[in-house]
This record gives sequence, C-alpha cells and structure tokens, in this order.
Amino acid sequence: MSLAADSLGLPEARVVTAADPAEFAYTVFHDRHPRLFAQVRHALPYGPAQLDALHRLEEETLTGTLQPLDPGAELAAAGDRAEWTEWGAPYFGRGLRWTDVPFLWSESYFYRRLLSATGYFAGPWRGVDPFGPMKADGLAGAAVDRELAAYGALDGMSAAERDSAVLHACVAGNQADLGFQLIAGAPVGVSLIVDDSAAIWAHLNEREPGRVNLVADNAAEELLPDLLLIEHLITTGRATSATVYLKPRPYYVSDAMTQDAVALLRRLVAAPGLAGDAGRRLWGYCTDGRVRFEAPAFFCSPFGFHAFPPEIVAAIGSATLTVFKGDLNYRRLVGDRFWPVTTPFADLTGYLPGPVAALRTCKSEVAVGLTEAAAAALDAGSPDWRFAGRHAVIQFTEVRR
Ligand SMILES: O=P(O)(O)OC[C@H]1O[C@](O)(CO)[C@@H](O)[C@@H]1O
Repeated sequence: MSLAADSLGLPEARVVTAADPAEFAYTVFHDRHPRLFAQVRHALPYGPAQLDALHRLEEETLTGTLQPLDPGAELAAAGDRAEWTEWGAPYFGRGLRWTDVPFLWSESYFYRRLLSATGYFAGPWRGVDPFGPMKADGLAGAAVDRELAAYGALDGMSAAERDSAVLHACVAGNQADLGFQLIAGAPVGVSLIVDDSAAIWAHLNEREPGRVNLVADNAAEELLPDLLLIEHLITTGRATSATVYLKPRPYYVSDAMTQDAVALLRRLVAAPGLAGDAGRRLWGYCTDGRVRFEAPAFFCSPFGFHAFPPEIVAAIGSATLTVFKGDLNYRRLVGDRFWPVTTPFADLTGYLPGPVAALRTCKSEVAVGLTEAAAAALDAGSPDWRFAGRHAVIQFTEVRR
C-alpha cells in the first residue's frame, strides 16, 4: 500500500524495516518479541499444540522466511483469509525474511500470527486474549490507582489547569503502556518536545461543539486518562459526543478492545472521589449514546491510515477533532518512514479531511514537525530520544492540504 508522499509532493523517505541491527525496529523482533513470547507462555496454561505453534512462530520470525497463514478451520473461523492473501501477495513465497518487509506490515502480521498460534479463532482457546493477564494486571495495578488518586487534584485547579492536566495525562498514559514493561528499566517521566496543546484548546473553544473521535491505543493505564479526557470534553461542553475507536482483536500486546474499555469503566465507576464521579458520568454518556465504541477491522490491518476505509474518512471529516493516541497510531498516521525531522506534521496528515491531533510518546524511529536545531540538541543529549519513550509530542493541525 503506497503512502501519499508522491501525490503530496513530499520527499521520498525510506520505509522503516527491521533489517538493520543498528536500528530500533530490529530490536523489536530480536529482543522484545522473544520476551513477549516468554510472557505469553507463562501467562496462560497453553497446551503442547499452542506452545509448539508459538515456538515455531518465534523461530520463523528470527531465522526463517515469511510464511502465509495456515489454511484450515482456524483460518476459516478468523474470516480474514482473503484479506491476508491479498495483503501478503507482495511478500509470501518469495523467500523474504520477516525483517525484509515494511516494519508496519510485519509487526501487524506478527500479532495476527500470534493469535493463530494460541488458537484464538477456533477451538477451546477461542476468544482467549493472550495478553489478557497482562492487561488485567495493568488494570488492577498501582499505576491505575495513582491515576485515579491524582485525578482528585483537579478539584483545586482553575479551568485552564484542568484542561491542561487531562490532556497531558493522556500523554503520560501512553508512556505507561505494557509493551514498555518488556524492556528493562522502563522510562520515567516524559519530556514534551512539541506541545500544541494551547492550539488544541483554542480550536475546541472556538468551534461549535461537535463530535470528537479518539483513536485509542493501550488499555488500562492509557485508556483511563483517554476516557477521562472524553468525559471532560463532553462535560465542559467542548464536545457533544465522542466516538472511541478500539481494536477488534488483541493487538500490539496491550491495545484496548471493547472488553478492556468495559473492564476499565467498571473500575472507574467504583472509584472513590472525583474519578468515580467522572466515571459515572461517562457511563451515562455511553448509555445515552453520546459516547460510542467502534472497533473496525481496519485497525488490525497492516496499513497506514492513508488506506482508511471511506466510512472512517467520513467520520474524521465530520468531527471537530480526531485524536490519535500513541506510537503505532502515529506511525500509521504520518507514514512509517524516515522522514526528515523538519517535515511539517500538517503536510503528512493533510490527506485526512478534518482537524487532527496526535498525543504520542516517542517509541520508534519516526519523528516529524521538529526544527533542525531541536533535533540536533536531542541527538546530542539523548541519542535514543526517538524510541526510548522519554520524549513525547502533542501535535495538532487543522490545516487541510
Ligand atoms: O503502544 P504504542 O504507543 O502504540 O507503542 C507501540 C510501539 O511499540 C512497538 O510495538 C515496539 O516498541 C513499536 O513498534 C510500536 O510503534
């Protein structure tokens, strides 16, 4: 699937792959995924069939060549045989390693294959989320407790301070994602290298309130502030309604599905204090239809958002704002390429027909919308700033090309 770079007159930029041991994406397959396999094997009492399939998948991704989905009942039940046959046509049967193909494609296909290996689509393990135990730990864990308690501090704040707090909490929530727990020494604190939050609030305050879309990322620690942001926008009259886009299947370890949103809402309504009050309002917004959850299949496809189906493009066009959360959504939004860092965010998102904001902790090589000087200072002071999760951006544009 080609990106819109050519048609927009943008510079050609190299597509990210996981082929080069000197680049971050390589470590995802060679360092992070082996830990993920170990975590999945220990989290659930899979039998020999699943354990063997997981082992074979791990070997294939490390030393083998890219194989198509296994035909059979499991694939039939998954219902995506035609799609993956088409999506894999440029790569399957050509002796390519996993690391030879675009990273966005291979990482997405990796999660699809992992689901098959665990029997997610058919048989007794059908519907069992291989990442469920990790998500449950996150939801029951201290980070969510801290977020719920911290929400109480909004009480003493001015309206502008509250706006700022709820938006910035969404960035901190992205830093806390479970994927990051797979690397030793998880990052602490986040440094904003672009902060367009004032422009976001000015936009929301000036526009007639309408629907806001939120393209969610991780469950638990991240989805909590995301849903509290939605609640805040509706309660303060900046939005009349919201659509929250979730994943239809387990994906990228901790990405939120409807069941994760429900589990979080149940925890939120039971919380004491202000957070519980907000949770109960939010529950009401769900039941009266102001907040809707959607989980389109596209969100587990291996493509950037240039390939959005028409109904999602239309939903972005009719919204006052669409918020994209997290690193993967950022890669899919701007294109998973080594863009020059000075490439304007607005140029790369101009293919979408509505105002767009990205709230993203930097966890991969892609970085845009910076000045040369800022990037040089980051390169000098923190050489791993692009992917270590200590830096973040809040980027916004209402400019359409
Ligand atoms: O949860 P987030 O913020 O989308 O982060 C996901 C990121 O984690 C990785 O899967 C592995 O680091 C990246 O490739 C990906 O972009």
